[in-house]
Formats: sequence, C-alpha cells, structure tokens
Amino acid sequence: MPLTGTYVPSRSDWAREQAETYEATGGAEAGDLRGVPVVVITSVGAKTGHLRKHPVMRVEHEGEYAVVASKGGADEHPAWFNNLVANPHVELQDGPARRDYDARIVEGDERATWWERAVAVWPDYADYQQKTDREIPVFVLTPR
Ligand SMILES: C[C@H](OP(=O)(O)OC[C@@H](O)[C@@H](O)[C@@H](O)Cn1c2nc(=O)[nH]c(=O)c-2cc2ccc(O)cc21)C(=O)N[C@@H](CCC(=O)N[C@@H](CCC(=O)O)C(=O)O)C(=O)O
Repeated sequence: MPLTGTYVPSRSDWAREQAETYEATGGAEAGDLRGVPVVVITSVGAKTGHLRKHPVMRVEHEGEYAVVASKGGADEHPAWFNNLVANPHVELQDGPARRDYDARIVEGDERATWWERAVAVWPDYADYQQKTDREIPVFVLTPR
C-alpha cells in the first residue's frame, strides 16, 4: 500500500533536485552520485506526518537494502533518521521500481555485515565515520 500524504521538499537543494529528477525519470536521470547508483527513500515525517524524500547510496543484497544515516559524517543524525524510527513503513525507488519496505536499525554482527557492504559500494562512509564520534546508524529495509 503506497504511502499517502503531502510531499514537502527537503531544504537541501541538491538532495531535493536529485530526488525529484530521479523520481520523474524512473532513475534514468540523476541516478548516481559520482558514478555510484543511488536510490530514493520516501518517509513519513516524525513531526509533520508529511512525505519526505531523500536519496541515499544504493546498497542492496538479495532484495533488502541498507540505508546509512551518515549525513556526511555530521555529529547529528539526518532528520529523516527520526522518520524511519517513528514510521518504519517507507517506500524505496530503485530505478523505475518503487516498492514498500519496513525499516529497522541493525546492530552487532548484522550491522557489521551491512556496514561492510555499504563501504564496498561507497568508501566515503568509512571516512564519514572517522569524522564523528556518533555511531552512524544503519537501517535495513525489508520488502513488505
Ligand atoms: C536538509 C534536511 O535533510 P535531512 O533529513 O537532515 O537529510 C540530510 C541528508 O541525509 C539528505 O539530504 C540525504 O539525501 C543526503 N544524501 C545522503 N545522506 C545520507 O545520510 N546517506 C547517504 O547515503 C546519502 C546519499 C546521497 C546521495 C545523493 C544525494 O543527493 C544525497 C544523499 C531537511 O530536509 N530537513 C527538513 C526536515 C526533514 C524532515 O524529515 N522532517 C521531519 C521531522 C524530522 C525530525 O524529527 O527532526 C518531519 O517532516 O516531520 C527541514 O529542516 O525542514
């Protein structure tokens, strides 16, 4: 059941433009960041209940996806972190395919496995983690 509600664009112009172009073209345009594929997550705002869209790097394994709340190594989580905690039902668009998923934070060995997969796709994640004492959260999205 697709998410319904009012879409409110991100304050981050580059992320907003990438999300909107990606969605409008089924990933044919704005599909990558420095040549590495991205996917677009739609989440329900933890405070507003509005729909929020945020591109993240594509980290996929056997139909599940990792979503890394890195925010470039900032000391605070991205705002959308709170959305996935409060409202785990999200949509993920991978190219033209758009599906519903349940998001959960992973810890311990499971987190280590997914973190390794994420860094293999986007090595900058390791640099982001060096930049902050915050443990960068990893969500795993499982198809509903
Ligand atoms: C700028 C800010 O965005 P943010 O949710 O903090 O997310 C920051 C970034 O993570 C986000 O821009 C990502 O898309 C950036 N980003 C990546 N960010 C990552 O964290 N990981 C990635 O792998 C990643 C890849 C990526 C690839 C391409 C690209 O264009 C951007 C990429 C924002 O839009 N804030 C809104 C609030 C958004 C929101 O979700 N509000 C919630 C409340 C949230 C709360 O409780 O605080 C609500 O509406 O209820 C505002 O201030 O109005």
